[in-house]
Amino acid sequence: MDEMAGRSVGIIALMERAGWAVARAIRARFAPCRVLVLCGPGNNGGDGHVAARYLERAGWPVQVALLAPPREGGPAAEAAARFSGRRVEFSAENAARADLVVDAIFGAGLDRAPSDTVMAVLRASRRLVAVDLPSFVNGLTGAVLAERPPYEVSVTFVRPKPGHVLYPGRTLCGEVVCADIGMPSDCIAHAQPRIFLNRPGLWSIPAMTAQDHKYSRGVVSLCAGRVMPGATRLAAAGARASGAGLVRISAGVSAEAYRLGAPGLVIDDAPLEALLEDTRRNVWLCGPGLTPDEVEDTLPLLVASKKCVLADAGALGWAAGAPEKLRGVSVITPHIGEFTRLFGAPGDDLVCAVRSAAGRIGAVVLLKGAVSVIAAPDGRVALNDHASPALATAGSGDTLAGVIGTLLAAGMPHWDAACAGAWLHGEAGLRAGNWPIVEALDAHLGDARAEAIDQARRLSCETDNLAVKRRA
Ligand SMILES: NC(=O)C1=CN([C@@H]2O[C@H](COP(=O)(O)OP(=O)(O)OC[C@H]3O[C@@H](n4cnc5c(N)ncnc54)[C@H](OP(=O)(O)O)[C@@H]3O)[C@@H](O)[C@H]2O)[C@@H](O)CC1
Ligand SMILES: [K+]
Repeated sequence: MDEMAGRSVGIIALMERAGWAVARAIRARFAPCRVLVLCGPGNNGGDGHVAARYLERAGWPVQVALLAPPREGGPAAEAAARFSGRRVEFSAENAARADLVVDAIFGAGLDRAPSDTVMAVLRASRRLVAVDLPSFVNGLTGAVLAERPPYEVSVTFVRPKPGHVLYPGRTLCGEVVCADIGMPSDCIAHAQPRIFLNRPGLWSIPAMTAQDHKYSRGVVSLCAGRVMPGATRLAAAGARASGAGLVRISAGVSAEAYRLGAPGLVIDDAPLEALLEDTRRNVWLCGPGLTPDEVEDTLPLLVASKKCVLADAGALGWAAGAPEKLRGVSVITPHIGEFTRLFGAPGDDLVCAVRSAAGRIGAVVLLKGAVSVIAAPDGRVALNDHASPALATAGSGDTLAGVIGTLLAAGMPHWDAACAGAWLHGEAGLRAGNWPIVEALDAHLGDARAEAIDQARRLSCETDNLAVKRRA
């Protein structure tokens, strides 16, 4: 994208707007003070020089400290040449003397841990603003390559990067300001983004219509076990509360116990093989509340009958170390422990790990977390930060499975349903107030769905969903 934009708009023009946006963001947030701009050798440093020029023009006392000279003849060299103000040594003493330090050392080009010298200077700084990202946060992964207290503001351009959204980098960026620097939309489209922020508009959820009936809204079926009825019930309740037309539990010999539960559920005691013949029941949840033996008795049958299957909890434990057993399911929703037992530890690059897991089993993989990562087998990834710590309570994952089941049953494509389910679940968590018990989420799922439908009508996917194209 940068390369194409450079050809069509001119990288110097983009750099000029980027530096101006940094200066503007600083002027909007800080009173005039002594500023030190730390500039690296690449275009991030070029942005820093432009910002320094605009701050100086506005009457601020500005100094620039250069880590290394910019490459001759490049845009950063031109930006450096146009700054005629005071230059000082790149040192911790100079950083400590400044009221505000602007970190324009490395941005998107950061590819290894910064040197001790760089880190000593940043650690000596009292208040920090980042150009694009803090110079030790990997923009593609959010990995943090060195330790340092958080920044107050990070000014990025065009679209936020995964590093602004994913932990742990997210905690260090401070307020993220995303500046429009006039990047032409054809350059953005040309980049064919594969990583998205999870927002309504990336997907759309079916709204209620006057002619709806329970089968058009969709049937969610769940496999139930003998010993952990709570998890199955929570998933069933999540499905009902998010708008499923009908929710049925296949409980076999435990049917009587389940019949004592919520009156709006249909409990089946017929053999699973018989239930699978019902063509109106295409979406099945398998795993919440199931032991490995119960999964063994059910999941292969569901897959063999070509149903749309969401596998969670017990089903993920059943396939630990052998994720290929899950081939044929449509969506899995592991937390980090389940993911690690299935595929191994994901390492620093969650996006890469989840994407490769999705490709490996041919299913959508939703890795649950403070920021959930949702990958499709075709490589698309959504990052869901629409969430609340209120969701970090036992049973919350069962509710999520139920919500996604509803959206699958409503006919949404698998990845869209997983993304939308994560957003609805997050919205319910945000609405549920402080320290809710998991059942309290259900009361907010209907309004969350209405909100998502409303927002999707107003936003288009193009408006704010692009993060960045990953390098090969
Ligand atoms: N997106 C947009 O539209 C626009 C983006 N813009 C801006 O461009 C920025 C990206 O610029 P960029 O590609 O030149 O990379 P940048 O981050 O300056 O660093 C590259 C240099 O750093 C070096 N280096 C890396 N890590 C290192 C380390 N640990 N320790 C030491 N050296 C290290 C690396 O050296 P090398 O690996 O070659 O030895 C190379 O020389 C982007 O963040 C944004 O601010 C705007 O100007 C315009 C519009
Ligand atoms: K930076």
